[in-house]
Amino acid sequence: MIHARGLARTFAGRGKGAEKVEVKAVAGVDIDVDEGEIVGFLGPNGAGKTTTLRMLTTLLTPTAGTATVAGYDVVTESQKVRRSIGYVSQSGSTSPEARAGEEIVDHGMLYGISKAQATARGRELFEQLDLDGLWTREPKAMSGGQRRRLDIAMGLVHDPTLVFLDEPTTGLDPQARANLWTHISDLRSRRGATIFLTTHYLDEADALCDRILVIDHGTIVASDTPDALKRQVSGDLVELVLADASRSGEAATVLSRVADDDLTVSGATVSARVRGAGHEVAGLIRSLDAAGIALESLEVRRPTLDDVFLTLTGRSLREDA
Ligand SMILES: Nc1ncnc2c1ncn2[C@@H]1O[C@H](COP(=O)(O)OP(=O)(O)OP(=O)(O)O)[C@@H](O)[C@H]1O
Repeated sequence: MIHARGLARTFAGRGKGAEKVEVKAVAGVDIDVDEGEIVGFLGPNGAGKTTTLRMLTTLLTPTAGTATVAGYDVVTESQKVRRSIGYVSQSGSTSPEARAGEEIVDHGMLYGISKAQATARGRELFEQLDLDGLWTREPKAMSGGQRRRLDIAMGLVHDPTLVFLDEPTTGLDPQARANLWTHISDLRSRRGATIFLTTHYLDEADALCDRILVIDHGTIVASDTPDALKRQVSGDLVELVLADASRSGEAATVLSRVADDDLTVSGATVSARVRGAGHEVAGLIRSLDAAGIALESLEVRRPTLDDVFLTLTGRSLREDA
């Protein structure tokens, strides 16, 4: 559905002394997305997510590289690409004063479908996206979650099989976000849609996506399933809290035998990253027992995508977001 090779975009910018500099927003990325996949494009602010999305949706011309989207070249066949995709931008595209239903119908007609078809399709989408009863409501009188779902209905009215969503849940409360995730998953299960979405929320990528591409400074630094990424990059975090803090040095020695990384001692707490900790824990407890070291508690935490990001880029995604 999406195939990009060496796709790049440079902007002319100004340096600190107002001299001309080139900003490499996207430094040559390769992207492949199969039909029916939900792929998350993850990265901190300024990493190049929106610029990549705008090139793939033909809104911005690449300065280098090539891309085909839904089988068409983004530069030489941009009209065909546009007809084949839905794009929901960060800011949305509904005007606050128009009535929601009219907007949807107008938008569908813009894509060349008849008024009757656009109305039928719009009504169906309103029902699927929990917008029942809001057909004549003005977007300015809707909640943030309802407006965002209306944006998505607009992007879907011409029945595209490939949908691009730019930060679909930014600014929504946790309940509205979880609700929108269900609707996005439904797009695939009910309509067989392929979905490419940008986000800086790790939980969102984890909950929704089959595969995650991580972009940093305009370059893709990882591409895999959320689980594989978590497995590859960091072990599980094993945290021991000792009954007697004076034994922490000895406990650290025992833990170090199975630890891969990040061995840390803080008061009565001794922790480390242990790959496949599930298999190591029983032996670890036996060793501690044999040494007469009593535990207050033992916790094993699976790595999060934030740990993955930290390992890949040396900084936390949350710090940037
Ligand atoms: N029109 C432009 N002119 C100059 N620089 C630009 C332009 N658009 C983007 N950039 C720069 O390119 C880089 C990538 O921006 P982009 O908006 O693609 O990042 P992003 O990952 O989508 O960030 P965010 O999460 O904040 O939306 C940034 O350094 C940005 O300042």
